[in-house]
Amino acid sequence: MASVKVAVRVRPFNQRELDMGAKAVIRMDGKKTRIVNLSKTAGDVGFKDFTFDHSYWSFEPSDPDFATQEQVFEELGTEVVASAFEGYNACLFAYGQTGSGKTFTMTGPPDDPGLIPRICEAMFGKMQEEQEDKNYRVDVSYLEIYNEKVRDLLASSNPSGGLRVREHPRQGPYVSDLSHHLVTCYDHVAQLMERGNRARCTAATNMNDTSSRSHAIFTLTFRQAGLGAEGLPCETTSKVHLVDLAGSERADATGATGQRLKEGAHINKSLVTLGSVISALAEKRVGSFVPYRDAVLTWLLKDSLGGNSKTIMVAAISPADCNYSETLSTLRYANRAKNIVNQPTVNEDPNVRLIRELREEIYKLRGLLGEETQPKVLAELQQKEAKEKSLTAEWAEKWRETQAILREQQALGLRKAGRGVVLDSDRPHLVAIDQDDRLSTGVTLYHLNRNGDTVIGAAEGSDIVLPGLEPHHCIVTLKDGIAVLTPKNGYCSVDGLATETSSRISQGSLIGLGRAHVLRYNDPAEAAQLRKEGRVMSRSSLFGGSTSDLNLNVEERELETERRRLAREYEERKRQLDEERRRLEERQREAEEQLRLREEKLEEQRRRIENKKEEELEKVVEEQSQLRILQDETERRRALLKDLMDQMDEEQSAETLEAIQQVIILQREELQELEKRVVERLATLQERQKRVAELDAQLEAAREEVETARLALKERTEAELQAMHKRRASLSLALNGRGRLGPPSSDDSFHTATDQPQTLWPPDSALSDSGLGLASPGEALARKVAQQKEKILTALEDENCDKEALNDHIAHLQELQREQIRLETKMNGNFKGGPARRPLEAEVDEPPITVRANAFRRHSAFELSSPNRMPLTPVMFSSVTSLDRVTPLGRSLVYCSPLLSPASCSEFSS
Ligand SMILES: Nc1ncnc2c1ncn2[C@@H]1O[C@H](COP(=O)(O)OP(=O)(O)OP(=O)(O)O)[C@@H](O)[C@H]1O
Repeated sequence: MASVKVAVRVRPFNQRELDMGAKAVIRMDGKKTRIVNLSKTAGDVGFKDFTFDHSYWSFEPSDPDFATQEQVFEELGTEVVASAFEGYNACLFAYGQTGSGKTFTMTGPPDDPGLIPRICEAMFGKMQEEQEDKNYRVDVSYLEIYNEKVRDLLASSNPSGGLRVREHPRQGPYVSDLSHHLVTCYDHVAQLMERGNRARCTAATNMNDTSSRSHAIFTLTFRQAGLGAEGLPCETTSKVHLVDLAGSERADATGATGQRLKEGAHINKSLVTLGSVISALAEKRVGSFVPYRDAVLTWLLKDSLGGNSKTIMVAAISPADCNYSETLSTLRYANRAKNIVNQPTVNEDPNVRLIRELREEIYKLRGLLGEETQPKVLAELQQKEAKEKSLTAEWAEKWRETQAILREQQALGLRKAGRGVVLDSDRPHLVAIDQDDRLSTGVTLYHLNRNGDTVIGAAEGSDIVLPGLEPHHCIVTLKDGIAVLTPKNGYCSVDGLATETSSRISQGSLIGLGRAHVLRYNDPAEAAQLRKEGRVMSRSSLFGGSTSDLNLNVEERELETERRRLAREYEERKRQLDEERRRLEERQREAEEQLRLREEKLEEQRRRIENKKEEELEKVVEEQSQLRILQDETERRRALLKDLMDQMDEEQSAETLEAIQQVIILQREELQELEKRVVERLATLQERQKRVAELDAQLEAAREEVETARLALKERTEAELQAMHKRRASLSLALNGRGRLGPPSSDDSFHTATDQPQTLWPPDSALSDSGLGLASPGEALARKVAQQKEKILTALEDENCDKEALNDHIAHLQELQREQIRLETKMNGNFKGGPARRPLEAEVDEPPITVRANAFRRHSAFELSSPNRMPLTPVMFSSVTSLDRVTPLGRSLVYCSPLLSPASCSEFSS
């Protein structure tokens, strides 16, 4: 039993009262509120005194007894909080004439909040402190009663006739279809409060610029559960009503007419009924009728007035003499309310109460048992113990479920986005898209079980029960962040495509179940990752991305996802390399252009030198012929001189001798002259030859210079190409190391020579045999060659080897090897100015070598080499027809390259 607590609060003069020069008629002294008796007749005392639980003097802020919002909360609000935590219902309502300060006390301005915000904040603070031991669930509803109709202040729309009030046999009156909002923190409550206050009906009256024209009931439903001492379960649910009533008023004082007058009539009807209820309850007449149902307000507050609630009434009054009669009426009202006695009880969960009572009985029975065993008591004890145990287990299970639901609900969040409200969750979930039911307005969000299966079907007990589906329609498995849909007995589709096998679903996937249900899969972690990577997936891209996926099993899907990721990575790397290759080609083009100019200059220079040399050579030839003439003449003169000398020896006549001597002297002089000229000519010739040699040297130097420039360019190009090949190889290696990779695009060529657009790594050879791995074309071809050889060897081992097939194998091997040589030649002779290309045509056109004899059984190998050719991989086969020297002896084994010319083939016998 607990009486309704009553507090009176007087506000400061308002502007209107100040303007009127109003006089204060209220005094307060401790718990006593005194009103100057303005209607006193002879013999009346000067004051009418009322005593309440609290009298709050909020008239003059400078007064030392001034009651602040804080003080009012400390004395009233904390009691409400305590009642809720103890498991009691609580009600705090403000009553008073319009403009007397009810809203100020209950809600207050933002900078000086009133009781409702302070109570809510305190409740969440306390929950935070005690969270270790207990679990809490709080939901909020906010309604107003306007013109006797109930409106949901937190709903986007309300039915025109208002919401209906009903009465539950045990739980009492309630408003059907009123929205309840789960709240997890004070901020959330504050948002809802603000939203509701904005929706509340207010209007300006003579008494108050923003007069509340409705009764507002803000309700917190507070549920707490936990294990108490000795593992005793405890679970309570409290309802906390915080009520701001519309002002009681006189039509003449408020100046109300028309709509306001009608409002006033309804408001007064509610308040008159409230007064009647209070009077009836206060008089405590047994069996007297309490007219709760005469007004919606009293009906809804039935429990708070004389029922199961700890109730506090705050009577707000004006201090001014002009409001004397209203204030006196309020004080009388409040005074009567003091007499209402409620019967608050702890709202314990019925099962928990039963468990507690059973434990008490068990305790008593154990005491009764004493020393002697009394079979009847023992049987009763055992029965009660078993019941208590099963009830406790049942409750614990329910409690665990409740905790899970709470956690789930806490994962949910509502936030405003412009005019929209976003319902979000931080856990993977499915959102129902109700296509068939055009009247459905809510959004249903289903959380998936963490790291496990979520069964969807029509059967009771399924995790998600959806009507119209097969009993066990499908399962969604969530493991390590990957969700997989596995159809069981019903039709399932993912992104519009039917699936009968397990299919991975990812952020945004649309899941169709049966005919009517469509659910969208959301994975906040995956979505966040995609956002981080800057990948915006349109519905079509999601659709396109998963079309082929649907036929794959889970493992293949994972591989497919990995393959796509690697393919993207590969494409990116390839793009970078192509870019680099383009830059390299550009540089190469520039270098070639410079080289060409340099070559032209040098060529010009060489031509000039060569012309000079030609001229010099002509002169040398001229010189040489002149020299030869001189030398001939010199020889002739010498011979003549010798003849003359011989004649002188034979001649006796002095005269003739003298004449001969003179001729000889003359001839000698001429000979000397000739010899001198020969020497000079020889010197000139040597000079000219030296000049020619110099010109030759210059020519050689010019040639070398051009060659060096060409070589440098070639070397640099080759080095860059090598580096790029390495990078390319490392690219393919890296990708292979990480898993399978999809086929590169068909333009996956890679060459550096600007004037030779050959495809060095043709796309088909860049693929491994599986078509998934990525290897260099050379590697892929070598592998094919090795495989083909192996095939031939295996065929040869077979006694019943099919000759035709063997010939085909060999022919294919030859083809592969030709391809290998072509490829290697391309790679070696890829650059302009590089090594000369080999005359492949002759090799390619060689007649194919075929097996003529029967299969042979023993094989060994020796190396083949050809001086003119690149090293060749020896190919084994038994006998050949095109090579005469390779004899098809029964046990002869010959290794030979089919690309070698017959003359280059060797013969080997074992
Ligand atoms: N304790 C107080 N201290 C300072 N100002 C107050 C106090 N109480 C009320 N007021 C002021 O008085 C005016 C009227 O108060 P309020 O709106 O709370 O009245 P009300 O009783 O809710 O009126 P109505 O029934 O018309 O809604 C407001 O401007 C408010 O700020």
